[in-house]
Amino acid sequence: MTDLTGFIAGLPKAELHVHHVGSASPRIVAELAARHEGSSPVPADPDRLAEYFEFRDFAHFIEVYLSVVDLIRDAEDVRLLTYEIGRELARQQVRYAELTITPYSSVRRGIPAPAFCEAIEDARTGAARDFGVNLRWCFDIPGEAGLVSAEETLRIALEERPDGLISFGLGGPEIGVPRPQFKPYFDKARAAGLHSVPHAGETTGPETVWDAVRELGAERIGHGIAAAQDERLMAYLAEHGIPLEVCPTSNLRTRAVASLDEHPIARLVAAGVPISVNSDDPPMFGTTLEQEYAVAARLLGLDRDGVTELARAAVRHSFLDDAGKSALISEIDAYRETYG
Ligand SMILES: O=c1[nH]cnc2c1ncn2[C@@H]1O[C@H](CO)[C@@H](O)[C@H]1O
Repeated sequence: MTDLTGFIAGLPKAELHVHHVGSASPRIVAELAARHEGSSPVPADPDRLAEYFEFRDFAHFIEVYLSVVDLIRDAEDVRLLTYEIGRELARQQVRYAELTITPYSSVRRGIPAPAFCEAIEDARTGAARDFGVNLRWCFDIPGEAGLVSAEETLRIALEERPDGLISFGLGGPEIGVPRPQFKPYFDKARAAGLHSVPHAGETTGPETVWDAVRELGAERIGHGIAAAQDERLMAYLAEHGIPLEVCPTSNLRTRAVASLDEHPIARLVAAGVPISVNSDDPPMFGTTLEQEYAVAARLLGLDRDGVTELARAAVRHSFLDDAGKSALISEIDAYRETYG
């Protein structure tokens, strides 16, 4: 372990872009796959699972992602998955996380919305009690499932309104899924007090990020790396303080970028765009939040002070209340000081 890796491991962190099912550990995936053997293409064996998680392109990634979603068949699966995510986040010294959850996918597969929400809330309470991690939810529309899924995601968000819900998102593919069609759903979600955090500019160009900002009222953008192709857009994001949730290894593994050295993170930072560093679907991409901090440190040339500032930025960009933000930033500062 290098000195910086050790420093990152102990650094108190906030995670703003991590998907629910995409965080299922190989152990949980194997357990579920074994339980449903014969009816799922997902291998239970860890080596074969690692191979299964090699993606040809983004569309292939989504196909594999949905096959793992298929393993989650009842509310107990949802509770266990969510609680175990809390454990893993806490292990990495994550104190606060906004988890992107797609209730539509589970409800469509037969888990009733109230049972689904009860399961994630039960896990949230348990994870806070047992691991000291504070979890919040972003309910996202799975773009490939169209407007029906937008309608249903909004309905679940507003009717169930679980206590941990703070934001409304849009995930899945961007190609063939224009953002503006989702405007009415984002308008209603925002009017009900939910923050707007769509994905955009992960697999398509800067125009999609403009759409997310202009049409969906994005307060933060999932990925958004295509902004680096548009100086005006970078200036706009910088001026309006609209942060990007950057997930470097994800972009490599879905082949959105050809290599980490070609990742635009440094260009975004140089243009003054606010960013946080996140893990997206860590076991599927063979990464962790700690590893993403190490990758960002390398690409941005950061030392201990630099990674400390990354951790602070994630807290500032989060939807924690002011008292929560101050407390976590103080904890980060104290850690930096004691580490020397
Ligand atoms: O990197 C990502 N980009 C977009 N969607 C993603 C990503 N990782 C996981 N999902 C998830 O893919 C599902 C299908 O739309 C959604 O559940 C979304 O949350």
